[in-house]
Amino acid sequence: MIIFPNAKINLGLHVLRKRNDGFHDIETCMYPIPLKEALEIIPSKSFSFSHSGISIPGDSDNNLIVKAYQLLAEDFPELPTVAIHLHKSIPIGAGLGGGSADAAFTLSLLNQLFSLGLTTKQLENYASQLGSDCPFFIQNNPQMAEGRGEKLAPLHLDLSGNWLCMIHPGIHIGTKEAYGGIQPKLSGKNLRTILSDQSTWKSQLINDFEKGIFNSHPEIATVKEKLYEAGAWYAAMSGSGSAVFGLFKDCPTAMDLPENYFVFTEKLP
Ligand SMILES: C[C@](O)(CO)[C@H](O)COP(=O)(O)OP(=O)(O)OC[C@H]1O[C@@H](n2ccc(N)nc2=O)[C@H](O)[C@@H]1O
Ligand SMILES: Nc1ncnc2c1ncn2[C@@H]1O[C@H](COP(=O)(O)OP(=O)(O)OP(=O)(O)O)[C@@H](O)[C@H]1O
Repeated sequence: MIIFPNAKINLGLHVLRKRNDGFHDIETCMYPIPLKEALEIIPSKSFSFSHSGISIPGDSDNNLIVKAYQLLAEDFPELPTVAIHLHKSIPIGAGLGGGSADAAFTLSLLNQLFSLGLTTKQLENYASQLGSDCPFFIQNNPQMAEGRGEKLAPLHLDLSGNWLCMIHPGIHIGTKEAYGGIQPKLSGKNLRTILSDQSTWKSQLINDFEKGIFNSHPEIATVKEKLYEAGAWYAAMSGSGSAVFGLFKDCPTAMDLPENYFVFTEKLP
């Protein structure tokens, strides 16, 4: 069976405090976007994992998809062996959660294919062992995320009909390094309150990673400026970067960008 793991964007991201376990408590809204890759899982005589498309750094044994399979195999010894293929299309080190989506979709598909009977809550618990962003992709609808990102709460936020323009300037930013460069601070205004009034987003909806990352990589700040110049009513960096997105009422006009930049433009469903 083939499924299509999608990316996410963060709408506001407050890094509140550093914890004793090395992670940070955050507050963010995660919103699914229709930038997708393809993941196929079929029963097979032996386990295999292959991938094509954008190249993935690191060993296949460390791929979150393989880890997701192994995590379930530990608790379900009778889990059949499978052949898995990923066609990677979501930029890596971009703050778009592609690897996390792959892991969560693998858990959900194995649960479905082999009737493991896992509930949404149980799948989210497995996902949280694979990464802080992973649980979000089990339900994969707009949600508030707290704790290290795994504590989820529903959020009524509908951006359908808006145009999304997502630009990745090709700079790989590691999540761990991005958190290492941030000075946590308690946020002033409640994120839910800000999100409830879109006319305040441009002045108040802030991603705490932007300041430091824009300082070290001014070209990422330039992308955000270009999105506003092109008519975005809101633009921001996603997660720990380096992807930047803009939201538009109408289809945005072409922007003057370096040729190697990855651009994804689509009307939100
Ligand atoms: C920036 C975001 O994408 C916002 O949604 C996420 O917080 C990142 O989540 P993620 O990629 O799933 O991150 P993980 O794989 O869990 O953690 C990678 C590393 O990032 C740091 N990390 C991650 C999440 C968090 N709340 N605090 C952290 O300090 C830790 O050093 C951790 O070792
Ligand atoms: N299926 C996968 N797709 C992409 N990267 C993966 C995958 N499995 C493991 N990884 C590892 O995760 C690293 C990318 O994670 P990183 O946090 O830097 O970027 P990201 O694209 O913002 O993803 P996320 O938001 O999911 O953390 C890669 O260097 C790669 O080694």
